[in-house]
Parts: sequence; C-alpha cells; structure tokens
Amino acid sequence: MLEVRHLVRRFGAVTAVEDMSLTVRRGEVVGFVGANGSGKTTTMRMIMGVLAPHGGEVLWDSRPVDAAVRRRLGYLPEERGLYPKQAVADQLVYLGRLAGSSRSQARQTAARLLEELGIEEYARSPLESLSLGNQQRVQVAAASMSRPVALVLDEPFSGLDPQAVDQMAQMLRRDADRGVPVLFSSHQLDLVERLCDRVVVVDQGRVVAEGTPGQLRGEQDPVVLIRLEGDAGWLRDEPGIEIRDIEGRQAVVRLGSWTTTDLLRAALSRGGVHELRPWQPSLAEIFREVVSDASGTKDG
Ligand SMILES: Nc1ncnc2c1ncn2[C@@H]1O[C@H](COP(=O)(O)OP(=O)(O)OP(=O)(O)O)[C@@H](O)[C@H]1O
Repeated sequence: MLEVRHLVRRFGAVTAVEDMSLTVRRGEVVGFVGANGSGKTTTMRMIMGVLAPHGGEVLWDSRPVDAAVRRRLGYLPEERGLYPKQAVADQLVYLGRLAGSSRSQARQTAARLLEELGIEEYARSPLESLSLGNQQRVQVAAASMSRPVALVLDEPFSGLDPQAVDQMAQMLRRDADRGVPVLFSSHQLDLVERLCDRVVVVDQGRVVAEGTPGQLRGEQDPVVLIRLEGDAGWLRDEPGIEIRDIEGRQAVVRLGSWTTTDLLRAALSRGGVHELRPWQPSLAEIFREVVSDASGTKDG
C-alpha cells in the first residue's frame, strides 16, 4: 500500500502542496484529478523522491520509502525522459537491467509490454521516429519495466487516440489486478470515471474530495431531471433550487432546500409532468462543484 501523509512543498512564496494525504491500496487504480497547478505533479515527484518534501512523508507498506523501494516504483514523469535517438526496445531492456532483470528477462518483458500496448512493430525504431502518441506508449512501457510494486503515472493518457486509451486502460487494470497499486493524474474525467476504483480530487495543494465515483455522487445534493408538459422556464425564478441545465420543457435541477415532492407539487400546479427521475451527475460536474466549493470556503 502506498501512502502519502501530510506532504508539504513550497517554491519560494508559492505553496504548491499544502497538506496532501492519500492512499493507494493493492489492486486499486486511483485517479488524481485537479485543475492546472493544483499540485499533482509536485506530489508525484515527492512520492518518487525527485523532489524533497518540506513536511510529511511517503510510506510503502507502512514504512517510509527508501531507495530500494523507490527503484521498484514505476514512474511516468511529466517531462518523460527517454532517449530520442535510441531504439525503443534497447531502452526498455536497459531499464529492465537497471532494475535487476537478466538480459533475457528484460527482453521478454519489453516484448510483452510493447505487444500489450500495440506498438511491437516499432521495437527497433528510434523513439523520435514514432508519433507522439506512440512515444507516450513507450514511456508507459518504460515505467513498467522495473516489475514495479506500484505505478505513479503523470498524465499517461494525454495525447493518446481512443484505441491507445483503451489499451493503456486495460494494461493499468491488469497491473492493478496483479496487486500493483496504480496512481495516475488526468484531466480526462470521463476516462477517470470509467477506469478508477477511487478518485482523489485536489485543489490548491490539498485533497478536497475522495471516494469512488459513486460515493462522490452520493455526497452531492440530489439532482433530478424533470420533463414537463409545458415550458420549464419558471424554474429559473424559484429560490432554493439550482438549475443545472434547462432546455424547453426539460430541466436538470439540484434540489438544495427542496424535496422531490416540493418540486413535483410545484410542477403539477403548472401543468402535467412527463418525467421526474434522479439524474447522475458526471464526474466532470462533481469536480466543478467540489473545486468551486473548496475555493469558495478558502476565499470566504
Ligand atoms: N519547480 C518549480 N518552481 C516553482 N514553482 C513550481 C515548480 N513546480 C511547480 N511549481 C508551482 O507549484 C504549483 C503546483 O504545480 P504542479 O505542477 O504540481 O500542478 P499540477 O496539478 O501537476 O498541474 P497540471 O495539471 O497543470 O500539470 C503551481 O503553482 C506551479 O507553478
């Protein structure tokens, strides 16, 4: 189990990470989401020991991570970091050997990873001759060469086409199923929602929400969809509810101080109601909400 406890990191006057705590258990894929500059990369760098924390600690199986454990953490850094001119497979084999594999073991692992990621045909090509998306796949293969005990991936999905996204997602899921905790950052919230067991939402260097996508939804006021016989515009003038979306006869409404019955009664007094049902907000909507709530609390 990978644990981050109360990490702090400043850069001059800027506090990039204020008080970051999170856990990634074996078999779990955890999505790390937050606006630009919210402290995800800085946290990952501290997990990897690339950057020293100003407070807090990183634990592996309840013990502070040391150099030996760090060698076994697979890392996809934001700045990437393979050699553009060297052949893809050679770099992977080199990384495998650095992590203690024999040459033949490393070759086997490299071949398997390239195949899983659908880029085996480029094994002998220099990295720079690949498209950016394919280079990205090689970078992720590189993070997996050390037979990692955990994976820490900074935006592994950025720049990938839908097919590559699926291959990468399957690979991470397979790693997790083998017992490897996976932490990855992403701005693609639909993907995070699809792939993750848990989501950690950060804002201004601290965790503002955490849980399964289902739990995060449960913490919100109920949101309902209502479809009326007539125009739904009157809902805009009702205090105590919040319009999320409104178009013609249909609206998506956050109930706030209203109950579903209040809404039904108000709607029926104005005509027929064709449909009234719970609305599942997307992770993107939840994200907007928790981040704006957290910023509001701070400013106030
Ligand atoms: N080396 C550095 N020197 C100065 N400031 C830094 C440095 N690294 C990060 N920061 C600042 O720390 C804050 C957090 O940055 P960080 O890169 O961790 O955010 P992030 O959540 O990964 O953002 P993004 O989603 O844009 O990658 C930002 O304000 C950033 O400008």
